Amino acid sequence: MDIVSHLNDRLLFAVPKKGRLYQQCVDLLKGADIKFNRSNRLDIALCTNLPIALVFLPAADIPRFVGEGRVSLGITGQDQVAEAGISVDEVCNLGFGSCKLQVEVPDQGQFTDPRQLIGKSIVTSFTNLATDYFRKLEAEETNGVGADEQTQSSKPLKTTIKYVGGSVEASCALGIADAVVDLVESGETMRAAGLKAIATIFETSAVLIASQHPTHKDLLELIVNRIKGVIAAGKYVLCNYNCPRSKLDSVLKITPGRRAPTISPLEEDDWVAVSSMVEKKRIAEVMDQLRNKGAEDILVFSISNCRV
Ligand SMILES: Nc1ncnc2c1ncn2[C@@H]1O[C@H](COP(=O)(O)OP(=O)(O)OP(=O)(O)O)[C@@H](O)[C@H]1O
Ligand SMILES: O=P(O)(O)OC[C@H]1O[C@H](OP(=O)(O)OP(=O)(O)O)[C@H](O)[C@@H]1O
Repeated sequence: MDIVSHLNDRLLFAVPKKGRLYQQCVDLLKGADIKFNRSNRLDIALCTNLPIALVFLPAADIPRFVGEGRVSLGITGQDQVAEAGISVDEVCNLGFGSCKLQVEVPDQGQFTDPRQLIGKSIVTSFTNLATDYFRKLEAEETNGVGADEQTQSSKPLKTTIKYVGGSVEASCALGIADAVVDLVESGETMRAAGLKAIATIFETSAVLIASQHPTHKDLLELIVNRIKGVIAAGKYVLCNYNCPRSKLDSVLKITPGRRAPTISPLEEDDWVAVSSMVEKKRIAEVMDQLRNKGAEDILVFSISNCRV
């Protein structure tokens, strides 16, 4: 099939083609019932149940395609959006791909403060964010905190910022950098390379982004709602319990719900059943508190999908 001629009538949705965000994106699409068959080596896949075409692109390029082209939706990291410096709408945080962009130096070396790196060589895949960071640092060193950024941006940077596309952490050992600016999640890669973090430049998670001039607006809204539903379903559980009406005020403070809890009368006089969405990460603590305040028969159900 000539895929390209089938693209005109479809909403284009950009997804990372590999790397840290890939598998969670595929799972998210599955949860949103966006079905597709991806042929070997082809970076475009037509959805089989909706007029969408998925375009598989490097995470770093997705902000540009969404911000400037015909691609209406995309998934990438907030770090990539900030680095690209392109205007897109950040629709929702997807709750995965969380890590920090940090300044890393050799752990046995002389550097302990990022200001000591002014005038040195820094290697990174995030040259724009690193340049902004060191420009601000240099301005503060010269003029004190809160220095006029506009005046400073016209001055040449004393610190040298060099680009590499991957394996950034090898740069110090290989003699091309005094320090690196790289992403850190567990810190394992950094430690294995004999580095330590001395400053955080940016905190990031994966986000759903939309073009400011999207096509297929109704379909876009449908996809966004489905994706928000999958995210909410993963984040919340449904907590049901019974309690005497006299204790309702105090238990409802523990489970106020996303909007409001559902309260139904029980056959037994002065007892009610409460049903409420609770954040999954808080559920054990919530169950303990409910029990202490007089709730009984506390049951927790996972939510397989929802619309919020
Ligand atoms: N260790 C990590 N933990 C969580 N999220 C990460 C991690 N590393 C990167 N990310 C997120 O994933 C995005 C893509 O990074 P990744 O390193 O996977 O990119 P890539 O260069 O496209 O893939 P690869 O490294 O396989 O070549 C980053 O911009 C960041 O938002
Ligand atoms: O703190 P950690 O949990 O060890 O994760 C951090 C590593 O993950 C990312 O790289 P990735 O492995 O995706 O490959 P890359 O270096 O080729 O970008 C990042 O660039 C770090 O190197």
